[in-house]
Amino acid sequence: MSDWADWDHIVKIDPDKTLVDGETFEDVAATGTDAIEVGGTTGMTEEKMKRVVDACGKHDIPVYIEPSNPASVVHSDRHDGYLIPVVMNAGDVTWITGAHKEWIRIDDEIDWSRTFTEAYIVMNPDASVATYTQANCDLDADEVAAYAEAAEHLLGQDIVYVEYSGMLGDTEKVAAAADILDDATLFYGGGIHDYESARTMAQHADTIVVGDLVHDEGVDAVRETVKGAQDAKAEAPQ
Ligand SMILES: CC(C)=CCC/C(C)=C/CC/C(C)=C/CC/C(C)=C/COP(=O)(O)OP(=O)(O)O
Ligand SMILES: O=P(O)(O)OC[C@@H](O)CO
Ligand SMILES: [Mg+2]
Repeated sequence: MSDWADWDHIVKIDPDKTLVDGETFEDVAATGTDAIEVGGTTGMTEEKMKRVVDACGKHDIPVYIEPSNPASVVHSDRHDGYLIPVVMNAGDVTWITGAHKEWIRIDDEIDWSRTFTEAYIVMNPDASVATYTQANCDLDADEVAAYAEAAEHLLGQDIVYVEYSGMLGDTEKVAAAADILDDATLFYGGGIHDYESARTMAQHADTIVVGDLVHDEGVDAVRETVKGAQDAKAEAPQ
């Protein structure tokens, strides 16, 4: 079974951002979250990635890197694996297969046994990731569901990621993706900032991803979102 099948909650650390004053990666690992993903769109370098992976990898929690370009991939025994995005609704094929081809061409240390893909559906047109990938975010619930179905059944993706980075998403669209998936795991990320928003999104998605909150508000706020996710699962086991 894949690691993520058991995850209710992920903290995503952006190596280009700092933690709240006085907080450490050990505190982040102790929030009760199930895993740490390390990735961001803007300002990513191998050096920043390595610094965060080294710091997070010391704690007893799965750590996966999520590179936004081939140059930010780091190899180390400190992390558990690599989650490589493929953007279903990208306007530029670079973000579907192009960057992947280049990465494979230039990197001779790829460990396929620890490398997996995430099929992103990018939904917030104002997020850097939308600009970066030239995503068409103007999608209704039917289209989101169809992208999710294509990801699972045509492209064989194990993870579908509805990405509202920076804003809380439309639950109807998240639910549409959830309903259509058979075995793939649904990640939801974007705008989760408290117990209630976490619980609501976790009622639809298998796993919620909390990003900016850890940088802006800190670990106490993150702990509330962990509770929200766990309560949603306890109410309606999936
Ligand atoms: C082939 C390799 C190794 C890399 C390419 C991987 C791809 C397709 C990247 C596309 C962009 C993407 C989906 C990045 C994942 C990380 C992510 C979505 C971060 C959140 O981005 P924002 O919140 O918009 O950005 P900032 O917080 O940096 O402003
Ligand atoms: O930063 P937020 O809005 O929590 O989004 C989380 C994650 O989906 C970003 O890739
Ligand atoms: Mg962000």
